Amino acid sequence: GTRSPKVALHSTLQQKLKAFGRQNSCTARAAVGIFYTTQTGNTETVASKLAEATGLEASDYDGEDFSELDGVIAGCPTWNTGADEYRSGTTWDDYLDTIKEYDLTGKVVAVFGCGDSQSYADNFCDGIEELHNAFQAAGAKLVGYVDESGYSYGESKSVKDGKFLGLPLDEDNEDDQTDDRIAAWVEQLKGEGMPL
Ligand SMILES: Cc1cc2nc3c(=O)[nH]c(=O)nc-3n(C[C@H](O)[C@H](O)[C@H](O)COP(=O)(O)O)c2cc1C
Repeated sequence: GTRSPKVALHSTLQQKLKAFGRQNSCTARAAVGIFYTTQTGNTETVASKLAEATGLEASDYDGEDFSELDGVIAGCPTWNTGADEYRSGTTWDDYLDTIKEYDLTGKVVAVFGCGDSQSYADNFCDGIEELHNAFQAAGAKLVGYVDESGYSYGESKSVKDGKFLGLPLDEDNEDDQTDDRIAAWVEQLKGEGMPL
């Protein structure tokens, strides 16, 4: 009858409008995801604070491929003390090699981590560097490095040229500083191109 051509035209028009919307980023809000892993809840707690500060949602990482996102904020604890590889002791470790193979060119990524700067002073937040390097190998633009001067610790694999390669948080000893550290970091991320 006469109805089916109308429907076909209509859906073609809809597809064109959708494609147009995708091409014009000014009409579509950029998508940023916060992903964390945790053993005892600290990284989840700070991810929730980051979500509150950015208006985003925080998800427990479970192998997502980030293909639909413009930006990623990724957080891990450090449990495998002193380990060269698979330092977080959480789900990230199962996917680091997979993430390195992704093409995340054009995406902006920032890493945060939870650690204990007193009891594990010589491996403070070692997990940050490993997560950072996986996203860097995938071609992402890494932002959100933090000067080490605000922390007292011994050694960290996550410090290069005086900066942590992401935001270290210490819920065991310095949780009173977490809110301020997050607020400052979110402002820093905005200034460095994270589409928040
Ligand atoms: C057995 C054990 C090993 C740990 N190793 C480290 C470490 O190497 N570096 C570090 O910064 N923190 C280390 N921590 C501290 C945890 O990373 C810290 O408590 C963190 O907040 C835990 O995060 P989660 O609750 O999200 O798992 C360790 C803690 C335990 C109990």
